[in-house]
Amino acid sequence: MDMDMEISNLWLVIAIFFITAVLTNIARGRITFDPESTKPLPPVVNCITLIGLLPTILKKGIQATIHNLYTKYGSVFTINFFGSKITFLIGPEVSTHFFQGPESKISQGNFYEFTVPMFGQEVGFGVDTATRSEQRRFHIDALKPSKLRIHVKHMLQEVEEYFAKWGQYGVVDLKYELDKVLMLISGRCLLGKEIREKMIDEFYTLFHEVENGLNLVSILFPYISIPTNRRRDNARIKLKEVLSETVRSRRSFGQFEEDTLQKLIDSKYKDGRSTTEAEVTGLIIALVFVGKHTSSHTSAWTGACLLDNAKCLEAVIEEQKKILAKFGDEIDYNVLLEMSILHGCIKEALRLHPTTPILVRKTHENFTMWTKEGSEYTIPAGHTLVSPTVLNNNIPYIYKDPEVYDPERFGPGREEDKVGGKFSYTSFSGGMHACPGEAYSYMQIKIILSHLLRNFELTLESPFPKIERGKFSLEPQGEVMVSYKRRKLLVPS
Ligand code: HEM
Repeated sequence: MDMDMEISNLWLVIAIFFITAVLTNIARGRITFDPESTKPLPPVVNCITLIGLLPTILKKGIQATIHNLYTKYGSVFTINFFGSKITFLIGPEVSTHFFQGPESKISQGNFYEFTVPMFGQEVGFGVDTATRSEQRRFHIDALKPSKLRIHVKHMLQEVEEYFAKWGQYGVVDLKYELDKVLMLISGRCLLGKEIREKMIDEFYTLFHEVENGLNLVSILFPYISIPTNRRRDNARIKLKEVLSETVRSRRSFGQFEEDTLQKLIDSKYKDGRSTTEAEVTGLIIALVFVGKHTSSHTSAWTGACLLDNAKCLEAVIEEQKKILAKFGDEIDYNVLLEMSILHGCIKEALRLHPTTPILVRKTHENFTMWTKEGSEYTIPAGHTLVSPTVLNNNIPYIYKDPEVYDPERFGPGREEDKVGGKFSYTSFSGGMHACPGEAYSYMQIKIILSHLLRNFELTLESPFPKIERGKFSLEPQGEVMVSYKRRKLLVPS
């Protein structure tokens, strides 16, 4: 992985969480330790050690530095950052508490509070834990694989219409093109036909202003009056108006549509209460937000990895030929499930380029745990827990030659992600907060990429992308220029 990128991106992400952790501790007083605990605390990396590590950080990058600490201290260690205790849990053996601990003991804390002005006070981190967990259920229900079949035809239609506009041959920025088509898919499948047909561009212009709330200053100080925050707030008010109007209209005319917006409109709390217009608005904006950049970056990385790797490209093309021979041109949900080689290629791109490089939680009660190395530690209440996906996905005793793009590692006979244990592959998180959009995102990415593979001969014209600096998510840097020539895949006789 590119070292310069690591410094800028991971510093940004870690800085956000470290500073949030420090501010939280200042606000809440001293961290409480369990006086009765008889188990030792994890090894501590103090500020002096951290300062000593600065040359390594600057020279080799933050990922390499955490890797060094992991080699030196083992799978569990605590960084003491000006009084804030940040405990790293690295590898599947020590990740169970992180992913499966009950919300009352280990939660997402207030790390995501910056999303409140983006999605509204009525949802997510703007509401109490019980309501939030019901709203999480609405998302999970709306994105259940059984509810996704209906989207295939809409996704296919968007993809076919979009790429029909390409010429016989040409050169495009694949990253831009994928982002655009994904935006149209979300418009149709998540937001619904009213927005898709009448105001998709306007929606995304406003949405982009809301998305800009994801910068360092706005994350740390979501409510201060700076131009980005004001633009974000104005845009959200307008989005709320538009979406509320759609919800109101559907409810008053008893109209039913096959989209995710409808599922949220029809969701009910345990006490029988229906979702309000403001709640539906916030929940759908949150879905578009979490779903858009993740799928966009993942599809661009997959495209670049495939076009940079002749063997993998040939394998996915051969798979498409076999599927065409078996099912003809028609693609439905079951045909998508047959695309296991393409699935592995997407999964492998995401292993190397996770969209969320680190996951963070807060402990509210002491707990004890065994490390991979055989030590037992107490992790005290108040610690910030970090599960670094970028490291978890690259552990050499789990993933053979982890730096190599090798989709076959997930295939029969190897299944490295399973052999390593439940939490070996955490690009979609796991346990309590596992991404409910995983099946949806594979579906849309497979529909786009299989269409491209079947209808175009593609060549990567720009160098293999580096990772964009200073962004929260690990996205490909700059343009990913690709030349294309129309073709029809020949089906083997
Ligand atoms: C390649 C695509 C995607 C990746 C890599 C991804 C990754 C993730 C990760 C890592 C988390 C968990 C964060 C944490 O544990 O703190 C998450 C949560 C979530 N994702 Fe995704 N995601 C993707 C696509 C989507 C899509 C398309 C949707 C919806 C349409 C979606 C909806 C959600 C929701 C609602 C949550 C919050 C779950 C919760 O807090 O319980 N994701 N995603």
